[in-house]
Amino acid sequence: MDRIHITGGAPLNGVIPISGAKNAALPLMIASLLTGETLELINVPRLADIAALTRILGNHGVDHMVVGKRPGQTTETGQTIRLTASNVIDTTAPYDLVSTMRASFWVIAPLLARFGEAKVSLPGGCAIGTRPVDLLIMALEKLGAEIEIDAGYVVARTKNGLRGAEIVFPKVTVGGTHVALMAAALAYGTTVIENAAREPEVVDLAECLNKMGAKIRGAGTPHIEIEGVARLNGARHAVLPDRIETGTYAMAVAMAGGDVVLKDTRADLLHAALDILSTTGAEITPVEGGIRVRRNGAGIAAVDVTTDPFPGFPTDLQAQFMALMTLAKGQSHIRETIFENRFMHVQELARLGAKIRLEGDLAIVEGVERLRGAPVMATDLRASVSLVIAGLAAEGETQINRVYHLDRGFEALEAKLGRCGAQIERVRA
Ligand SMILES: CC(=O)N[C@H]1[C@@H](OP(=O)(O)OP(=O)(O)OC[C@H]2O[C@@H](n3ccc(=O)[nH]c3=O)[C@H](O)[C@@H]2O)O[C@H](CO)[C@@H](O)[C@@H]1O
Ligand SMILES: C=C(OP(=O)(O)O)C(=O)O
Repeated sequence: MDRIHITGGAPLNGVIPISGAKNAALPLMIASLLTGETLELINVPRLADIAALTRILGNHGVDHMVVGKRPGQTTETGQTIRLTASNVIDTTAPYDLVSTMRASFWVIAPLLARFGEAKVSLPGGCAIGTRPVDLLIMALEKLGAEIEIDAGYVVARTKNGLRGAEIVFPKVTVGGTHVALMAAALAYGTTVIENAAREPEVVDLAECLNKMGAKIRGAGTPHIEIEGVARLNGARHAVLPDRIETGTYAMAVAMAGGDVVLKDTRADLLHAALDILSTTGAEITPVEGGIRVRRNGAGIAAVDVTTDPFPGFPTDLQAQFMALMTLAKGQSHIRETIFENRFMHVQELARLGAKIRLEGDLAIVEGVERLRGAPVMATDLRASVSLVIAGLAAEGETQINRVYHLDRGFEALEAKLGRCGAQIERVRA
């Protein structure tokens, strides 16, 4: 298995291009199942999760084409893909394909809405908690689906099509909102979603669906209304910038020091995280087409953080922020409210010399003077990248194992950091 070697201590200086968001690209690709016409997606990141979903869609019979590179386009500027689901041959998403990635379960919504049936394996994804799908199933049942669980598969059917309904989510769920949006877009009548997720990726999906002919209002607020239509058409849509990648590199600069422009991204996608970063002492300035992040020799202030659904501080940046706090002056309290088991990075950060104590959903981080490089490994995507950030600031060499987690969500990580002065290389097994 590949490893990443980092020799820490070098500040980061330069420009990092931000890719299209993995968590937007995945539901957008799935939305291609809603129409027989072509959906063209621009700025799709080259990631293992995207490749995995491409295989799943291919298994259903979706035709996938990568549009030729434009002059000057590098491997970090995303790809344009065309997806055409004019000949869906199979409405089953098998275990082997679905078990690696949470989002793949969401194919259940367009398959059910367009073909009246779907059989989808219960999902996998990052090992960060139990991650049930009860609320996704509840939403589909409200829309009139008959659902049973059989041998690890969710089997969904509708005899006379889906019907608009009121869906009230008892807790905010991104996947639940995506599923409800896609299913309701083709349901008969009006659907109202209450307590909808407000994440930018939900807004991106709704905008794309509207380009495809859907009638969705209110995405980005807790109250979304969808007037179902009989059919949807093709469209062209650019995936929004990855706010988690943006925040991750911002935290890397805040920790390792330096001066970096994160380009092709937007500060409004992650205000909560950028505000907190400023409080730690990083200098954050919006610039045209991106964000400039600077930190000079001054120390890192300890700041408390609680993860929350958007617009709050994202759980997908919690591990990276914890890495930063390991070098802060004083004590920081980090509370994880979204997933019950998202502290797998704590014991790995400890290998580098971090002092962190866990009390239920609270991590108490005592800042230390310095971290020292060590071999580490992580069990999920964001935890892995928190170790990269810590490795960049640690003295000596850090070896990160199980790199496939990073490849799920960070496009050209070594190249992007390497060009800013980081000493980072991939050692192929
Ligand atoms: C591919 C993708 O976009 N993944 C993101 C998505 O995951 P995902 O869509 O899986 O996360 P949800 O927003 O659905 O989960 C939020 C909370 O609701 C719970 N829940 C969810 C569904 C359900 O049926 N029942 C239930 O209890 C979950 O266990 C969790 O505690 O949003 C998370 C929260 O921002 C992010 O960390 C993930 O990176
Ligand atoms: C948790 C994540 O992904 P998934 O929902 O696919 O496990 C993530 O992107 O941080």
